[in-house]
Amino acid sequence: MDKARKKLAVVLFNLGGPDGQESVQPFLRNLFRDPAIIQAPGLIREALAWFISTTRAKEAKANYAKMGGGSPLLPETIRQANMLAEQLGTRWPDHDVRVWTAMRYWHPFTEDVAREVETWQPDETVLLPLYPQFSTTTTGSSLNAWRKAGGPETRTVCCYPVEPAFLDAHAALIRKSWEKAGRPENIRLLFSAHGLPKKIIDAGDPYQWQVEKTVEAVIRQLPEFPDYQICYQSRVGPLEWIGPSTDDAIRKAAEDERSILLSPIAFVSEHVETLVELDEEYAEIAEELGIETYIRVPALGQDPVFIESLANLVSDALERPAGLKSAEGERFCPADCSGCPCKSAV
Ligand SMILES: C=CC1=C(C)c2cc3[nH]c(cc4nc(cc5[nH]c(cc1n2)c(C)c5CCC(=O)O)C(CCC(=O)O)=C4C)c(C)c3C=C
Ligand SMILES: [Fe+2]
Ligand SMILES: [Fe+2]
Repeated sequence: MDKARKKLAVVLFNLGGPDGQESVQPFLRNLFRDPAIIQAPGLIREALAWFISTTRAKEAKANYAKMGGGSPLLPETIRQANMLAEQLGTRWPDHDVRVWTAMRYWHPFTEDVAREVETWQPDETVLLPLYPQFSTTTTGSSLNAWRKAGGPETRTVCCYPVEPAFLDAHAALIRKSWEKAGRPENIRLLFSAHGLPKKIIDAGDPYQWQVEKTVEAVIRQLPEFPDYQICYQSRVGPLEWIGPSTDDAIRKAAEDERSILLSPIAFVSEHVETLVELDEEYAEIAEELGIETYIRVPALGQDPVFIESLANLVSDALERPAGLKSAEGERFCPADCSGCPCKSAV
């Protein structure tokens, strides 16, 4: 191999999902034993994780069965990784580029990928979460797992709630979905994001604030939709979650006699929360309430403009002064994202 060529490793972080019915319960257990998800002392958390994963497994298995038994998240993320590798190969022709996928709660586990990347001995390792908005429960948790496993890290993208190509991709997909449905009138545009327990936000997690920043910036490109609302889906457990919930927002739209155009603004791929929760459960609620039109905008997936935005983030990270893990005043990180790792840049 040409010695002058630099090795560039890019690591995409995501949540992961079970690859079959038998892995649903252990996947859920991994999720609930994460201290970033349940803030309880070790043994209590372990017991809760076992209890919640066991009781939740039946319903979760039925949901994954609707998608062929397991989650499509990994194959979809691998397709995104391949497209990104191709783009980066063109942008950085003097680098050997490899893009890895590191999942938090199922294979390929973050800890295993950390060892693989370390063995490859990259000159640069860019950590890139597939969560545009930073949360301690998602990106924060993945970064902790990576660092604990001793994974290499030279540059880290904390978040990109207002990266221009990311915003363009969302706006174009929303407009395209509406046009494809025959431009129905009387639309309320719902931006549905995965929710979080309120106490996590109260403790300084910037996720909700960053979701709002994304929506403000996307809606600026969509003057044809003056009626819009942010709402939060996928509530789990007895705690109070941030709201309004997506199902309440759908009820309100029915009361106000509006049709719905729903964009999954915090997800970048299709999985159980979009294909089952949005396309089946919420579509059914909308139908029962007599909502005339319910259109679900696809997740960004393999949208070329979204892949371009990921490539922009990697290029931007590489062009920062060397040694900076995550830039102070990062270009795509809004200025006051307390709790986000850009605040403790080295
Ligand atoms: C923005 C992304 C996400 C946040 C924030 C998040 C927080 C969070 N999630 C749970 C519990 C569950 N999440 C589950 C699935 C799931 N969650 C995300 C993303 C975020 N989660 C994704 C992409 C997926 C899909 C994975 C897949 O299988 O394809 C699940 C499993 C499904 C189910 O049983 O409903 C659980 C459980 C909590 C508790 C939480 C914050 C505290
Ligand atoms: Fe989740
Ligand atoms: Fe930040």
